[in-house]
Amino acid sequence: MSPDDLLTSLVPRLISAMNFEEAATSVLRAMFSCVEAALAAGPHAGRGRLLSGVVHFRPGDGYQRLFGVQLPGGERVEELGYLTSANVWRWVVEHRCSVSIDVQLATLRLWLPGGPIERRDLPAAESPLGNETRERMLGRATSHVHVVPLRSPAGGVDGMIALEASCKAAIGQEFVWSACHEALGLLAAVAAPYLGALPQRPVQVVRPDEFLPVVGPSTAGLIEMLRVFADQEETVLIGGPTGAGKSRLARWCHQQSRRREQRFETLDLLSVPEELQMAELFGWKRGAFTGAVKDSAGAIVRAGQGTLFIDEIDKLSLKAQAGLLRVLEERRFRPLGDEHGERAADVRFIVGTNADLREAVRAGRFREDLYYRINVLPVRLPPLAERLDELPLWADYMLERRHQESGSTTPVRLTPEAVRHLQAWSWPGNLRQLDNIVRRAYALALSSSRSGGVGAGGELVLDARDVERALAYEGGAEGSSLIAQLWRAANSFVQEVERRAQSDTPIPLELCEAFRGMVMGAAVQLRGDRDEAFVLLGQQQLLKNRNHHRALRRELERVRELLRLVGGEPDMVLAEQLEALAEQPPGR
Ligand SMILES: Nc1ncnc2c1ncn2[C@@H]1O[C@H](COP(=O)(O)OP(=O)(O)OP(=O)(O)O)[C@@H](O)[C@H]1O
Repeated sequence: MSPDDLLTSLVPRLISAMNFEEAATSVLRAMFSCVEAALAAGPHAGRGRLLSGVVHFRPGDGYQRLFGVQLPGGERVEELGYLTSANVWRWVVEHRCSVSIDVQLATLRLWLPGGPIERRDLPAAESPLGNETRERMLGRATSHVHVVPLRSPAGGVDGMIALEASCKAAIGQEFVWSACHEALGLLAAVAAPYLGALPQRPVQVVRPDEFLPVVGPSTAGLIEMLRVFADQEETVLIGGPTGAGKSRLARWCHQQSRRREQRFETLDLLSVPEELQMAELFGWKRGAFTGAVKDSAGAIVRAGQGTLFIDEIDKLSLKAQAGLLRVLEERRFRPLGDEHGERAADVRFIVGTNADLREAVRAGRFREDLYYRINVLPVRLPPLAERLDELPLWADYMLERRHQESGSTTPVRLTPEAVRHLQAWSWPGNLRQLDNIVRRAYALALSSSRSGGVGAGGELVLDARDVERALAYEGGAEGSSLIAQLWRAANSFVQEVERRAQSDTPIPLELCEAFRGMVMGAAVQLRGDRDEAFVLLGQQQLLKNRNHHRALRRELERVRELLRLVGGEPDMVLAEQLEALAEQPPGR
């Protein structure tokens, strides 16, 4: 089939594709036909064959889809043992062109618009394949790889399609790519918008286990992909906000990998001062620095042949970045103060961050070469607010776990209303915050004097009120709706009223109006001018009558009264601010 015929038959398939996988299969099949035609007509006819094709879709900073087809047979590859072309990403992104690799010689050809450029004798840092990658490719007889970019509508690169072929006779030659690279580029260009727009095929959900107790519909695809990544030797980069579960996911990856019998070690850079990072990573010899009274193994040695999870990788100092880069490239390191003790590192790395590493590279805080070395298999764990479908499962799991910790064997549950309350929250602290809230609601339910806490058969039931009270303790919940924040403030107030009523120091209802005074005070502070604050709050009438300063004073008096009743140390600051506001001359 000519390239034109291939395109003509590909387009209707792309149009009718229901999901990413269908579109990916169609474009890969078209590409296979294209390469096979070039192979049949070329000098390597009968000596070379195509092995596989993989579509990598990784817009921004994380993989979103991945799909492979293996030949012969053309079935979906369940165990993608050959994800290795991910290393070529850097070349494709930087040069925005197709790239061919001679695996045996580790040389590379860039198909630039002005004509191809050969790159030979590349230093290790620039090699398109890591050593392990190359070994594994050779292990499955891959001699040549061709990678085509998937361009985004904005002109960037959203992904790539990698084709692997085997032809020993062509080692050191350009194989068949010169005959078909243009047609392959055209097929990729036509397919790219479909691949970017189509949803993922519903995935066979990974079964939850003790390391990953919840896998809901919104993360099933990500987890499925991570299961594939887990079994690679390449570095996995787990991005995502704090408390989303990155460390736990790293442990799960380790459990899925062939290193599962070995150790899993964590190095959290947030808790290591910059000057000690090298020592913590590589270990030290006695006398290497002041205070090094005996030899000590670093995290790499402790992890042995297992997995080392480095959390908050963005906090790594530039000096330690250079050391880590060397370990990743050469698999060798030297403990501090040990001039002759170079050691081999056989550890698998997983790194975590909640920072934008590309931004850190741009700002010069993170080495670009290290970024590409650790960005081979990136995934982004979404915040809890983006996977609320999972929230009920997580809440049940966390509640059950808390209940078991207390040694109870009776049933425990959240009412549907309580779950709805949890789902209405914004969860800036993600799973960590959910765990805290569930624990707090559990404690409140237990200590509650209401008879509703423990139901028939000794069942402990957490209802909406327990959840509400637990949530009310969360101060400054940035991101949650205004109404939710006001509601929590009201809850805190009522709880305080309740507490004081018991100790015979009640708060009368009028003092609720102190809130009005606080709003006015805040507005005056924001605008820096009393008149403007009144306009802002729609009180022009008071302003016209020139008695707004009296109104403000009256409101502030209520706040002061409340402060006198409940005030503590921090409230003194507020008291002083109010004093200053009240003394502000009218009209200013
Ligand atoms: N797989 C899990 N099983 C049980 N609890 C979990 C799991 N994942 C997350 N959690 C809960 O969320 C909390 C935070 O998880 P984790 O430490 O993995 O998040 P993180 O994204 O690494 O956070 P940070 O970026 O702050 O280090 C845990 O302490 C636990 O309460």
